[in-house]
Amino acid sequence: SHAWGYGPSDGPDTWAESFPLANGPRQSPINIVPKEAQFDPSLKPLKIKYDARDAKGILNNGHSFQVDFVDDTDSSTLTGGPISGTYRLKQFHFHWGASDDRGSEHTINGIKFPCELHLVHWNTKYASFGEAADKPDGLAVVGVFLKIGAANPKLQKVLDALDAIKTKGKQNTFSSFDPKTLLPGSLDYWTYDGSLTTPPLLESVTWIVLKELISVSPAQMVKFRSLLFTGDGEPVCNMVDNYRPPQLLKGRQVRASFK
Ligand SMILES: CN[C@H]1CN(c2cccc(OC)c2)S(=O)(=O)c2sc(S(N)(=O)=O)cc21
Ligand SMILES: [Zn+2]
Repeated sequence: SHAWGYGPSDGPDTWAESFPLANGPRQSPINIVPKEAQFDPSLKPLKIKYDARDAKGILNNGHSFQVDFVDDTDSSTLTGGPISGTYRLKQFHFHWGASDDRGSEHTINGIKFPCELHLVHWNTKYASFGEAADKPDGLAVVGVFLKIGAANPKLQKVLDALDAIKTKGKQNTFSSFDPKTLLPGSLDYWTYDGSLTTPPLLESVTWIVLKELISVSPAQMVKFRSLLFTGDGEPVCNMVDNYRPPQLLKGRQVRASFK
């Protein structure tokens, strides 16, 4: 398999060697310039319905950590917004920096945030996540920026679970958690056609990036940075700066759901 990461020898600038899509026409993330986003009155409000009982487990995958959901029924779904049909929640994960001045993948007017949450959904017009993953309308990811401020109590249950999954490959059960509690009050969003921000960089993602931020405290950011990219017995490498920088827009339009 293709070993990729975020270091000098396997990081984003090297990905095109094994994943030619890296230079494709609809790569993510991007820099969002709100003044250049076009308000689209035909965009519907986002409809997000999650069931806390679908939370299944939490995994250190060596690139980030993810909370996985049971996705064999329509109990946790995303509808409305720029998408048609029903997309099921599969997992959520984060990207973050070694310090509070960086870490997000999308940027706003060139501003980086310390962390970015991604909620990954797949289109149920396809039989499974694996079927959907490489289709142009296969995935929809909701992105939420985290900004340094007061401690966010809604994050605490996730952060408290990290001690048990410090190293690559470790996983644990993670139950009864409703990720809707992580979302900001407003679901105003920007949307554009993009890709996975990690290999295999598939151009299958409708991105939905929320305008309103959620808070995270410096101490909570230290918890994210306590994870390791490396597995048990390997030389220690802190899981930090696991973000891809913004990619070329290549003529794409970013639409806004709000004025
Ligand atoms: C390692 N990270 C990815 C893993 N996945 C994936 C997707 C499709 C195919 C596949 O292997 C064939 C794996 S994933 O769908 O869970 C996502 S979503 C995502 S992001 N940052 O754009 O939101 C990155 C990844
Ligand atoms: Zn992501």
